[in-house]
Amino acid sequence: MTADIIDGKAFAANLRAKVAAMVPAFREKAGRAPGLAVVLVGEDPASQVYVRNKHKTTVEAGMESFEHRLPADTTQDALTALVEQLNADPAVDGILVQLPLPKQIDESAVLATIDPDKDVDGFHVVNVGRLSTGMHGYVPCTPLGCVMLLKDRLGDLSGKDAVVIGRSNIVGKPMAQLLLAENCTVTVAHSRTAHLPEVVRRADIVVAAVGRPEMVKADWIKPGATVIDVGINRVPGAEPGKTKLVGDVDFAEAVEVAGAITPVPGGVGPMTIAVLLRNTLVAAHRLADVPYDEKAI
Ligand SMILES: Nc1nc2c(c(=O)[nH]1)N[C@@H](CN(C=O)c1ccc(C(=O)N[C@@H](CCC(=O)O)C(=O)O)cc1)CN2
Ligand SMILES: [Mg+2]
Repeated sequence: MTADIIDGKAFAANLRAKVAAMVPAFREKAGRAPGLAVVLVGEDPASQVYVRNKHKTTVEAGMESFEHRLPADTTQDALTALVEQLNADPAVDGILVQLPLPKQIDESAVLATIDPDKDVDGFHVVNVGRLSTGMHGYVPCTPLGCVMLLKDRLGDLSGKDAVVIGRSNIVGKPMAQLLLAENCTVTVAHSRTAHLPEVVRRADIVVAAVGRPEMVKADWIKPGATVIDVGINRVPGAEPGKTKLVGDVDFAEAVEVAGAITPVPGGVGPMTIAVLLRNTLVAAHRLADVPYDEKAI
């Protein structure tokens, strides 16, 4: 058996096109474009690439992009002051502080400063609470993207056995909440889970978000299961001095057992920014009091 490859790159392109198609009607009604502010502190190379891509895709979708780049030695107070300024700016619907932050900054304190109604990353505790109690809020982009891919592949997820490997606030925990909301039976596994391969082998849906290169092996996977690989690990490549990206799943092995699988790159990764644009569009509608059909995207 060889798995179907879930093409997240194509799905994300389609999602961005749908967002872009809805922007003109919003502009017409609100008299302005949706606006996304992205804050980058420091010079982490991967973060610079992600922030550049966010700016490019935001503009391509017809939205306003406000990019703020701060030096690596920025103080907590300076960053908080910028977030407060963005909270008060009526042109800004979505605020995103790129993670990770330099070590002198208390990440949770900064995230707590973002207005929950502009928190398009869904990391504010108010949005975490809204998600876990089934209220409308903002859902973290990567897990929401994973659920979109799963529903596209499987349709109704009700009754499926899902195992999420990883318990981070950004992916593992919100992923588990979203799968619960879809009526899956959810197990959250992590680095201390006993008999991990056996636990994973029960799953119809495996979401790997543990940050360990190619950890999930073929014999961990139930034949025909749907495998969503959230890992983005840079490892030494075949040629000396070169690197390559791999996921948390050993793709070459798992593809022979799974029913469907996301590749790395080109699977979950591109969904993150596409969902960010979707969340920004939703935030703009809510803040400008323009009705939004939640089923639209
Ligand atoms: N405030 C936030 N910080 C971070 C988030 C986030 O959602 N909000 N997620 C990640 C980084 N990220 C976006 O910020 C992100 C990661 C990966 C990709 C992506 O398209 N990956 C590609 C491969 C890219 C490469 O070659 O390096 C893929 O998987 O195909 C987009 C966005 C952490 N920080
Ligand atoms: Mg973990």
